[in-house]
Order: sequence, then structure tokens, then C-alpha cells
Amino acid sequence: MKNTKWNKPVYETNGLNLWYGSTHALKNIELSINEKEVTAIIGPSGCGKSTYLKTLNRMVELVPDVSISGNLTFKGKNILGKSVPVELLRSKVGMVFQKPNPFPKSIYENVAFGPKIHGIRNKAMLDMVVEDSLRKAALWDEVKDRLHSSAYGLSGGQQQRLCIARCLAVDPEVILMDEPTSALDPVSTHKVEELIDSIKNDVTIAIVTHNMQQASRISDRTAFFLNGEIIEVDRTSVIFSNPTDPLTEDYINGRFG
Ligand SMILES: Nc1ncnc2c1ncn2[C@@H]1O[C@H](COP(=O)(O)OP(=O)(O)OP(=O)(O)O)[C@@H](O)[C@H]1O
Repeated sequence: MKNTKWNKPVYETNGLNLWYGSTHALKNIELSINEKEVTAIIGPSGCGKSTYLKTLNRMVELVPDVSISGNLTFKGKNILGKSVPVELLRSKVGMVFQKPNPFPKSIYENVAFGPKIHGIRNKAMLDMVVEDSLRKAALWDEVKDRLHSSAYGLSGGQQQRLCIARCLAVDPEVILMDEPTSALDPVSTHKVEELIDSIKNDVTIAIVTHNMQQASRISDRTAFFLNGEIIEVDRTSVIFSNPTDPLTEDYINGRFG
């Protein structure tokens, strides 16, 4: 856990507003996502958590009738304009969704897919990347004897770790996680949390979670969203033990949401 100094920002968000048609979903967001830290995004349903996450990899732009204003930089470059091609951004920023979404391919091919797209053709090299990614995702021992079986034969928790391995295989700088354990049982949830802990020194993580215990266990910083605004962002230990805003305290103590 970090102390007083934050790592340098990978993302900086200043005065970010987003509308879906006339719905004002993000209001004047000021938030940085710092290098090699875990940033948790918490808040009640509909407060804009997923929208913010999907703004970070520009997925939100796929929704018709979206308009965005303000500034959002990735490593100092404005990503709301055209200066960073979306493909380049997505090659550095992986995403893990609430529901595991492996491709209808073998376990091996799921992990090798990204590296192949990035031009790795050598089989020994691909084998190495697949093994390394599955090891980092704490899945290797469970799947090493069935790498060429369908990914759909894995349990939900294993599929989610496979999706994380798939992200890791392209050596991302950031992984965005949108409620990655909400469909998982407690044992699988624990494995994914351990996995986050084991990769956080190598990769920057922003995670949306409804699980307060999870946010307090795994994150360095926590941002509390409400009705499209950020009410408070601080060290996770501060948010959970001594928040400044009474709304934050009410939310983390389950008084609403
Ligand atoms: N594709 C969309 N089209 C129109 N409005 C949308 C769309 N997606 C989200 N919204 C609206 O934007 C607001 C924020 O939604 P968002 O999904 O970001 O919230 P959330 O905090 O992630 O919620 P949850 O915890 O339920 O997933 C809500 O009012 C929602 O109805």
C-alpha cells in the first residue's frame, strides 16, 4: 500500500463531461489513474462508474448519441481528439468485463490471439507467452494439460482468469476491470483478487466494484461516484476509515445504494 506520495498519472481527467443524448452521465470529473496503483471506483448503480471506465479506452464512443467535453489524457496525450489512434490506445489498455467473455476458441488460442495480431508467429515464442500469461493469471497449473480444449469448458472463475491472461499476453500498461468478480463465487473471487495483487507492480489497474470489502482489500486509491459526480477520492484507507464527505461515509456504511 502506498503512503503519501502517489505514482505519476497514466490518465488525467479534467473537467470531463459526458452525455448520452440528454442524460448527463459524467459531470466535471477530475481524476487521475496513477501508474502501478490499483484505483477502485465505487458508487451506487447508475452513478457513472462503467461510463467512466469505458471513456478511458474510448469504448463509450461506440454508443450512438454520446457527446463528451473536457480533457482526458493518456500518458500526457489527449485521447478525446484524434492524436492517439484508438487501436494504439487499446493495444496498451486491456479490459475485463463483469461476465467472462472468452473467444469460442481453445484456451491456448484465447491467449495467443493478441500476440498473433501483434505479429508474433514463432511457435516457441507463442508457447512462451501463453505459458507466462497463464502463470501470471494463476491458471497455468489448472489448464496446462488441456490447453487445446475449448475455453468454454472452464468454470466461470477460470474463464475470468483466462480473460485476464488474454489481456496480460499483450503486455498492457493498464487493465480496466468492470466488476470482474460480481459473477463469481467467493473462492474464484479470492483467486482474482490475489491475481490483481500479484500483477499490480507491473500494470496499472482501474477497477469498478460494488463490493466495499473488495475495494478496501485490493485498492490503493478509491474514488466515490454519485449521480455522475466524484464526491471524494483519496487513499483507500482514508475513504474507508475517515472519509471527508458524509455522503461517502453513508455509502460505505451501506446507508444507501
Ligand atoms: N448506452 C447508454 N445509453 C443511454 N444511457 C446510458 C447508457 N449507458 C449508461 N447510460 C446511463 O448513464 C448513467 C450512468 O450509467 P453507468 O452504466 O455508467 O452507471 P454505473 O455506475 O456503472 O451503474 P451499475 O453499477 O448499475 O453498472 C445511467 O443513468 C445510465 O442509465
